[in-house]
Formats: sequence, C-alpha cells, structure tokens
Amino acid sequence: MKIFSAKQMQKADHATMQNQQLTSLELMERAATQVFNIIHNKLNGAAVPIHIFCGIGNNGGDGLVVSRLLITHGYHVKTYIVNFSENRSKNFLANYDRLKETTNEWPIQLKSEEDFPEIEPQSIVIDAIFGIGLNRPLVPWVAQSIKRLNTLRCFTLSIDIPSGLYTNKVPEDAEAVIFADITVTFQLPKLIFFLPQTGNYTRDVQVIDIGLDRNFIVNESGVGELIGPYEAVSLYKNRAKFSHKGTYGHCLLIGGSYGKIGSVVLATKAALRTGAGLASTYVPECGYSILQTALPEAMVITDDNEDLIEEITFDYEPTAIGIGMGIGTHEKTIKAFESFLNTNTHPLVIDADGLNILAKNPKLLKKLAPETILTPHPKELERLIREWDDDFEKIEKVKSFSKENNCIVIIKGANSMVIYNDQLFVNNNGNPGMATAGSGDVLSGIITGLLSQGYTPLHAAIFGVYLHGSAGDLVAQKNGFEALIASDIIDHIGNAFLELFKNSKNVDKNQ
Ligand SMILES: NC(=O)C1=CN([C@@H]2O[C@H](COP(=O)(O)OP(=O)(O)OC[C@H]3O[C@@H](n4cnc5c(N)ncnc54)[C@H](O)[C@@H]3O)[C@@H](O)[C@H]2O)[C@@H](O)CC1
Ligand SMILES: [K+]
Repeated sequence: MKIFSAKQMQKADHATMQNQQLTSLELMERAATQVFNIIHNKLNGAAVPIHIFCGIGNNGGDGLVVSRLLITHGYHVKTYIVNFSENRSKNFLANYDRLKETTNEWPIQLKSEEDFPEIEPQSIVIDAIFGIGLNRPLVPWVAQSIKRLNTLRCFTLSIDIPSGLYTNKVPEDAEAVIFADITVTFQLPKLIFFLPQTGNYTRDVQVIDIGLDRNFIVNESGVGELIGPYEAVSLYKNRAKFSHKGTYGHCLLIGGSYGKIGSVVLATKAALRTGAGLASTYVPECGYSILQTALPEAMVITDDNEDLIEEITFDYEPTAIGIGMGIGTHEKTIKAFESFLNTNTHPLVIDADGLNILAKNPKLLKKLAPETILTPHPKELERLIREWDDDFEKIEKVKSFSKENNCIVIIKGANSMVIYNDQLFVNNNGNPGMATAGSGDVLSGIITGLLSQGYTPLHAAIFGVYLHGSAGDLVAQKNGFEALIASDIIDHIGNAFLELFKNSKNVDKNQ
C-alpha cells in the first residue's frame, strides 16, 4: 500500500472531486461517515459520554460530521471547538451550521486553557483538532490543552492523525501531541505511523477506504510503500515441478570467529529454510565440527586460521553470498574482507561486523558489488552514515548513501525500512520479541537464501524482511515475546511462506 505525503493526499482529494463530480463537503461527509460507522459499530448505542474536540480546519470539519451523526443516533455527545485561529475553513463552517440545526446543545467554544472542560475518566475522547494541515508550532494554550487531554487517560480516537503531529517532521514539544488509542486514517497510511520518533503516538491505526480516485493513487509514486501480505505474495517466486537443487542456487555464508560460530549456523540454516538449493559456509577452523554437527545439510570450507578468518578463498561460484555475522574486526580479518570485496561480483549481503569494518574503512564502500544489501541496526547505521537530527533526516541521509554507493540499505528495528536510491519500503510486521540474539543473523540468512534463488536484490531485501517479521509473529502468537529465540524464527520460516497464501485474499484496493 502506498504512503502519501500531505500534499499528495490533497492532490488525491482534488482528483477525486473532479473525477467523481463531488464537492469537498460531500467528500468530507463520506469520509467522516466512515469514521462514525467505526465508532457506532463498536459502541452499538452504549450510553458512554463522548467528548469531541474539533479544530477549525477540515479535520475539525470531520469531527463536526461525526458529532452530528452520533447525536442523531442518540449518543451522549459534547462538542468543543478549539479556536486556535480565526480562519475557519469553509467546510468547517458548513458543518458547524448543520450541527447547530441538529441539536440545541451547541458546541462549546475553547479560547484559553481556563476553558478546558471537566471530563469523566470513563468518557471517550475524539480528537479532530489538527489533521495533516498542521504546519507551524501550536500556540501555548492549545499545546497545554492537548497535554491536559492526555492526562485524562480516556479512550481516545484520533481522526486522520493524532493532533500535534506534523507529517514531515517531529513535533517541537513531544508532549504536546495527542496519545491516541486508535487513529482512523483516510485512504492510505502516513509515514509518521512507522517512525520510532512519531509512531508511538497511536497504539493502533485503521486505514479506511474513503473512495479516493484510484487512477490518481495508482499513477502517483508515494513517499514510500507499506509492505503487507498483498505486496509480499506478489514477490513470491513459484518453485517449478521439474526443478532440482541446482535451480535454487548454491549460497555461501562467510563469517564466525572463536565463540561466535553460532551466528553462521543460524544464517546458514535460515538460508536453507528459505529455499536455497545448496549452502556452504566459510568459517575459521574452529567452526568445522560445530557446523558439521549443528547443520548436516551445509558444506563447510575452513580458513587456515583456527580462531578467525584471515583469507577468504573458495573454489566455486556461489549464487549469492552473506558475509559479516560473527566475523569480528581483527586486522587480519579486515584485510581478508577487503581483498574479498576487491574481487567479488556475486550478489551480496553484508551484516554485523562486516558493516563495522565498512564504517571504519569507508573507502571499501566503493568496492561493493552493485546493489549489495547492507543490514544495519540503528547503531551500525550511525557508524556508517554518522548522526542524524531526526527520523526524517535519517531517511534522507540513507537515500543519499544508497545512491552514492549503489547499495540497498535495510534499517532494522520495529518497522524495518528498505531503502534503495529514492525508494522507501516500510515493513510493519514483526514484534519486540525479535529483539534477541541472532535475530539479525537469521535475517541475513533469509535474504541470502532468496538471492540464491534468483530474487533481485531489492525484492530479496523487501521479501526477506517481510518473511522474517512474519515468522517472528507466528512464534510470538504461540510463545509470547520473552521466550522467542532466533532459532524459533528459523523454525517458522516455512509457516511464514504458507501464511502468504492464507492472506492472499487480503487485497489492497488501491492497486
Ligand atoms: N483525502 C483526505 O485526506 C481528506 C481529508 N479530510 C480532512 O482534512 C484534514 C486536513 O484539513 P486542513 O488542511 O484544513 O488542515 P487541518 O484541519 O489539519 O488544520 C487546520 C488548519 O489550521 C492551520 N494551521 C496549521 N497549523 C496551525 C497552528 N499550529 N496553529 C494554528 N493554525 C494552524 C492550517 O492553515 C490548517 O489548514 C485531514 O487531516 C482530514 O481530516 C477530510 O475531510 C476529507 C478527505
Ligand atoms: K486529529
């Protein structure tokens, strides 16, 4: 599903009005009615007090529509207007008048902090103060009111986005943003829902189809793409009946050092579970028995050095290579890594200490094979691209880095992101249980396994991250977060593949 900027959402609005012969007021009615339907379906007429806070723009207009519909359906509603500006939008005013025609209980005007109402804790709050139009800092009394709303701890539903969030930068005051239990957002997800600095303002997001112009959405390239089951299944490559193990490639996992051979075991096992035809490993001598015992399916090539890798030589042409897991940063290893990069032309994934070596020796970046995949977690990323001011700048820096070095970067974490040139792909499956030793080794193995089967590097990166998250979710459903270990993820890669086809009905209507 595409992710649009605020400007693109406005353009989609206009295209819709033009092509469907709608007024903006009619579009607002359609959108807000859907929000009402969600609330009505959940509450089913319950006599719970509902407090709706409306701004004076179109987000406020949505709030007024929801208010009117709730009142006409018999709910106990109080409506407040947060008067942060005199410039009330046309559709706000139209819906303000319609609300006044519907009920004798006119909206309560808020103009300063003193006007903030008493609200019972069992109430529901609907936040329609600001939507995607916020473009400057909040005046102090509005910021204070938002903070007061947060202290109430009422169940809070935000319309479109939690008020106080910009769509393209982090808020000046991190406390002056609504903390929503759920955000009902229009048509497409917004990038802010997925970033570490802005994603915590809502526990849950529901994207609702308000019938915006499909042609426009299909033809406009978004600021990013959310990878869901629909996108993932479309990347899957079928296995042919008359294929053999050679069809699916012979990958090579290079890594390990004394005490860290497990990382290579995990990566190699993950590559095989993902479907690589054959897998070899290149490890220090001390890894030989460990690998042959732990993973009889893999072949083992060893370095002459007992404890670390000091020369990388192998006498076959791997279809794909994963390097770096547990490899260490010994000077001899750095030399071996450098001469490997000098000659390597095979599709490549670099992880862990491989990334740390690159960060310490940036000149090596020029030696990467085209479209090499780098899989840093945030600390490794910082070593590679240096600090960033906020998550938005981080994305821009990674895009430049990707362009400069013709590589694909996977920023690992909750909502891992895949960046290639100016393209951004967001993955939102996976769970906090996956923050555990070896989880990254498994991801590198999965991606190497996909490369080995002929997936393009970009597809291998996107699909690999998705499969990894999905396998982790399947484990967590059975065992919870705490008990999840990396080997469990490997054990569920098969189910993650099966899950793809269970979910294939989950079609994105915007495609
Ligand atoms: N396709 C869509 O996205 C649709 C959007 N609609 C609604 O329209 C919203 C956008 O509406 P608006 O563009 O009117 O913007 P908002 O309602 O988000 O903001 C209100 C207006 O206040 C002004 N403003 C911004 N920051 C301010 C500040 N700090 N202090 C004082 N004033 C400030 C701006 O001029 C802005 O237009 C969406 O979030 C959504 O709720 C729906 O009504 C219909 C469909
Ligand atoms: K809002």
